[in-house]
Amino acid sequence: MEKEQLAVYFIAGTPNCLTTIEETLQAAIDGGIAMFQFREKGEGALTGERKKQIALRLQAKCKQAGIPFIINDDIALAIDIAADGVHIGQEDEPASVVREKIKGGIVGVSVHTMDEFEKAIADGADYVGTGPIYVTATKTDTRPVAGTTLIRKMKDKYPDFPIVGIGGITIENAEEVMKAGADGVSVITAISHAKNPKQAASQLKNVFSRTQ
Ligand SMILES: Cc1ncc(COP(=O)(O)OP(=O)(O)O)c(N)n1
Ligand SMILES: Cc1ncsc1CCOP(=O)(O)O
Ligand SMILES: [Mg+2]
Repeated sequence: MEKEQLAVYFIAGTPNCLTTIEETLQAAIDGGIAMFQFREKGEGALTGERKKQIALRLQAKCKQAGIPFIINDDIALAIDIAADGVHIGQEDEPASVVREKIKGGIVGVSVHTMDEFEKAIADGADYVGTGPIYVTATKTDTRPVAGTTLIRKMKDKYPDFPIVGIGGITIENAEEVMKAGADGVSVITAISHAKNPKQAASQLKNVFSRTQ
């Protein structure tokens, strides 16, 4: 994968969206997101066949837009529908095992320490996501708010390894995350709850462009 694909990395599931997830994703694509993660979690989340059917529709939109379609946690679904990749955390299947299963696809891993970061690289991760950088209401079972210190440390030691920040990132604070060395920002609420999701995606893209 290219680092540029992390610039504005939108994540959503049906429970996060104010209108339909298809409409929200289309607006985000029109605004310029470079990657999408289907994260179907939380109250009212779809499972089984209904989850798969939505995944297929979102995958088709991403394909048409030429952006990677990543699935959160559900490795079996990712393999079933030939998604472009998966994102896993420290509590999910081990990255080394997922790397084998996903073959040439994208594997993203959540990390919270330098040790987890170096292990993710050794296990064959293509990028890491780190956070929560700021306070978030979207995920309750997170590690403590971390700020941008770890991003700086990771970039100092591995300047070329793709890193994205996540958690509580907004149009207002995205610049701080980019300036710390992140290759992009990963957001749920900043786009999915925006009055105008297309504009929100476009503004995040502008923050990325002006910090390069
Ligand atoms: C890009 C990105 N970074 C981090 C996460 C969080 O993954 P995880 O810790 O496994 O938590 P869940 O998202 O599965 O609740 C992510 N999804 N994406
Ligand atoms: C999935 C995840 N992992 C760490 S924080 C978070 C939630 C990010 O959502 P938001 O952008 O709404 O804060
Ligand atoms: Mg996970």
